[in-house]
Amino acid sequence: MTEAIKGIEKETVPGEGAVAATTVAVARTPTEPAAGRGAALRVEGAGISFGDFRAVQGIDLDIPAGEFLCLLGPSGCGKSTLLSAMAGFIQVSEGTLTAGGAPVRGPDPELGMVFQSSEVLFDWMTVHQNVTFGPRMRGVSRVEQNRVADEFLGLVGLRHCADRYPGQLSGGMRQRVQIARVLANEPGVVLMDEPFGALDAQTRQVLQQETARIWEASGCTVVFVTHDIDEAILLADRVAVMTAGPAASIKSLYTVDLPRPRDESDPAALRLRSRLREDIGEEVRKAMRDQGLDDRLDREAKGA
Ligand SMILES: Nc1ncnc2c1ncn2[C@@H]1O[C@H](COP(=O)(O)OP(=O)(O)OP(=O)(O)O)[C@@H](O)[C@H]1O
Repeated sequence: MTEAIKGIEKETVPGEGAVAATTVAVARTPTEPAAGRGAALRVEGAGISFGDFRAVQGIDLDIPAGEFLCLLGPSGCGKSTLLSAMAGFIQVSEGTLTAGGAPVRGPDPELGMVFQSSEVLFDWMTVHQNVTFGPRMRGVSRVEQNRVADEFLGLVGLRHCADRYPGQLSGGMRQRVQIARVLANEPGVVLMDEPFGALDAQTRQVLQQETARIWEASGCTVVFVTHDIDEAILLADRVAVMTAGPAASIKSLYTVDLPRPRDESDPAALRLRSRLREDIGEEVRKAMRDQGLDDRLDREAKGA
């Protein structure tokens, strides 16, 4: 079923735990990666449990090669859990998860992960050594390592820092090194877990623009977890909104059909932002109700 809402198209899939898919119009066809490097990700009926606790369940996501998908949802709903499963760090307890048609069974250089903290960089290695770590482990020649460092440090604008150590860089520069280190493995899929969450607003804005440019240049598939609705609108081909946990699932899927680079003041972007706020707000309120927090906050507001 498709419901057209001036610039935004909402598609409702009936059935248990009905999933809503909403569409706003797109600039680049997500299935046409710039460099043809991306691998498709397919999640079907996936559930992930920790002991008796079911974090997510019934997750269905078909992410075409080269797509940029943002994952939004209330805090603690299971975004990082789902991303970790995509990275092969944890296994799905039910359903299937494939990358490039093959089941994800564990960590793989094809599946690159960028974490919120740049503490994952090797402090005792130079930027060049950090970025070429993966290729070095694969035994590629020194000439090839230098080519890789040159290409990916160039992509993140840090060629001039090749001989510095992470401790000598700003937080934003370290995040760029982390991104270059992941890209140096030439992964088909890049998974980003709130990569700019710890950065100041200006640095964050610069890195968002760089991420969009790097994604277009590399052609890889990106799954990007964020709390920031504007960040999602700026970057995504599609935005998936998760329900509140436990047993969280995909509530809605929005296809962002706005020209790149994105203009936040575009009326369609503003409409999408208010739809996303409404959608996520509903889940946050649900989570607060489940935790009994809304009553407590009401009482506190009334001075009880
Ligand atoms: N290793 C684990 N063992 C037990 N429970 C876990 C584990 N990892 C995550 N959880 C639980 O799974 C749920 C989802 O956590 P997750 O970190 O994926 O949420 P999130 O949406 O990424 O949260 P946030 O937005 O706050 O970062 C939470 O209830 C969390 O406590």
